Amino acid sequence: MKYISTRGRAPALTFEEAMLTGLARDGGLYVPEAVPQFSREDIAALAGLRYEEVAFRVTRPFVDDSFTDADLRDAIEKAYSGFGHDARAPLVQLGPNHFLLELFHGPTLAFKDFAMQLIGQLFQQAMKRRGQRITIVGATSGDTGSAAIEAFRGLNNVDVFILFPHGRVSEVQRRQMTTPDEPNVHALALHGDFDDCQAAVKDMFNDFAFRDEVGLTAVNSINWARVLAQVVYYFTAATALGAPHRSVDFTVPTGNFGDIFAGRIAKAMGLPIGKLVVATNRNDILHRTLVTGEHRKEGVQPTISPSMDIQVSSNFERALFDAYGRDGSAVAQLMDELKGQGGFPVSQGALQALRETYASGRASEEETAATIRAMHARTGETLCPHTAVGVKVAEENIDPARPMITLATAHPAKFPDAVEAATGQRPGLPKRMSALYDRPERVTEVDNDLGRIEHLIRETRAK
Ligand SMILES: Cc1ncc(COP(=O)(O)O)c(C=O)c1O
Ligand SMILES: N[C@@H](CCOP(=O)(O)O)C(=O)O
Repeated sequence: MKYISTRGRAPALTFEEAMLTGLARDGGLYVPEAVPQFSREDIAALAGLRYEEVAFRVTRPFVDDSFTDADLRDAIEKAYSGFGHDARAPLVQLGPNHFLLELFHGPTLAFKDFAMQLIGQLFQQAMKRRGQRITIVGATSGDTGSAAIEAFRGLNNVDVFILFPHGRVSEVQRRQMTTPDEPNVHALALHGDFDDCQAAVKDMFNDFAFRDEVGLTAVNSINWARVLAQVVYYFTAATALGAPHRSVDFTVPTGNFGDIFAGRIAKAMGLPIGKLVVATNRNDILHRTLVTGEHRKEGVQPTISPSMDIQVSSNFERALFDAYGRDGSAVAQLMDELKGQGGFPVSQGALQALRETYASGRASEEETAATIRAMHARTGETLCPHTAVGVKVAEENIDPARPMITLATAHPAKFPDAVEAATGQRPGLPKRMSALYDRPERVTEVDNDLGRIEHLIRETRAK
């Protein structure tokens, strides 16, 4: 299995190389050269298996001989052993044809743990073999950062720097990043929005001298291994509801497009998915693109679903690569236009291809709050605001012929203010996290200045 760049001008890599490389050296994102195919029998055989076994069977063909079967199994077992639910990703019924896929039972209470816990294990194996030391620099709107810190804290061959937008994450999210006391963890509060944080990370990758000097590595969904780990729960959910004998739809609260792109990969592997519905908050660039054909960023607006306050949606590049017939130079040109002119028109052919795979919708702030309130009253389920965006959009897209599965991407207790404002009840953190509010915080404020951030990283990381 080889991985190629969406911009067509970087060397093809193995799974392990792509995982350790992160952003391709031409600025693109790695994708598999060809997606492995599962037959109906392969898919039927997954029904009822443990999550870990499904994870092994789904990821195995992508991982090639970078990891032995035994090493991959070991990584998967360790990755999910700390989850607070035996099913790992349980399904809960919301209505006659509507299900929630709860992805918040991992250590940091968001779906990011599914991938981050696994890549944490795979990185450790690969670094041990190679005797390498690395510097992880990640951008977060709240959840990736805490999941990355949890997966890599305390390791002596890794420094973790997480850039988050100052004042734009919830208090729980901030404390999850600023209270770990391991010396290899560094929380950086950037004066800017998430797009600025992510642009800074990509600019660091494109500064080859810096990148090579510090051994820069990505744990955002820039990293293909992150996306791959998220493919697994599409299979567990769909087979639990009758796949491959019937198809299912998914609605995905979307920001950086990694989670929904994992669904697209599951579909390309043969999983019978009807619609993949992109659900956005008022930062609705992806919904606007699918409706109008114009991909144009506006300023990031703060919302009660802050993890989705994103306009430059990194993985949309992977979707464009497919929609433009895997033409790397066309994608490189579009990305230049996005950076230089703030957007671009999607060609008619590409738009049609995107619409064949993705539907979309948006939820305003009021609609998000109303959905939290209504679901709480109607079903007793407490939704986090991101999940509520998904549920609102899913309800507009339910086809009576197929079950709709909405991804519940975070635990409501990560966003207690928004949930309390909507329901009158304040969701509590699990007991194991009760000290979060008492521990001292450690954070460095930084301006949105690449040179200064690189200088800080150079000076702070262990040599
Ligand atoms: C809670 C939550 N929901 C949804 C999303 C959107 O996921 P993606 O960026 O993969 O589209 C994020 C962040 O990415 C998130 O943290
Ligand atoms: N919502 C994310 C943004 C980064 O997404 P990623 O999947 O590319 O890591 C977050 O919570 O940080």
